[in-house]
Amino acid sequence: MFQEKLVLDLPQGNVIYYPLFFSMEEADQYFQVLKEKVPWQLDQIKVFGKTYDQPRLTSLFANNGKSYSYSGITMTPNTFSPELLQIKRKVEEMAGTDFTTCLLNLYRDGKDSNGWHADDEKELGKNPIIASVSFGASRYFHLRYKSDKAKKHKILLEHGSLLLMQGETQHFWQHQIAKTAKKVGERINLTFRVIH
Ligand SMILES: O=C(O)CCC(=O)C(=O)O
Ligand SMILES: [Fe+2]
Repeated sequence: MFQEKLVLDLPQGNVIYYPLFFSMEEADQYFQVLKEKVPWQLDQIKVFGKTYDQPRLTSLFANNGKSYSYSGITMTPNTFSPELLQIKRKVEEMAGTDFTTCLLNLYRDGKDSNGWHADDEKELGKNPIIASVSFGASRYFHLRYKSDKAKKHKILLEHGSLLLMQGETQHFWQHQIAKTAKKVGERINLTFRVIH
């Protein structure tokens, strides 16, 4: 069904990209239904005591009721919808892991972004596997080595693709979706995680 996978050659990182993990038709449909049905929210983040709108919309789903906290935000989960369960099952087959939780991001345009971070919250455990699905506009996913920020990689995350990050990746690498001045449409990203 899907094309050849691409294994990124990162020291102390394990990142694999599967373009067209979903067919174009499936990806088109999922984009539409998620855009319409997900309860997208705009969270406030606090930076040095000042409050800002987060530069994207988010939503959380989980099958164990556990909330997820990052950047001073605590999100309470919705229960999985049928289409999210379908996506989850297909991703789980490839990842070889049962996920509890899905964090969704909606990047409305090129001004929306996700700053440098690692997904290293305590509740994700030591070497978390994170499965990231993209629908809609393509955006670059940047990676940089924490202790030598000149070591960088970028990969274009395309409509219907899957990106797996696993092993020690979150200890040694940070990632971001940068703002872009290019005219880009909406993008939906789903990151499946295990929250302990
Ligand atoms: O939008 C993406 O591809 C990345 C999302 C991400 O890094 C996150 O939600 O932790
Ligand atoms: Fe992340």
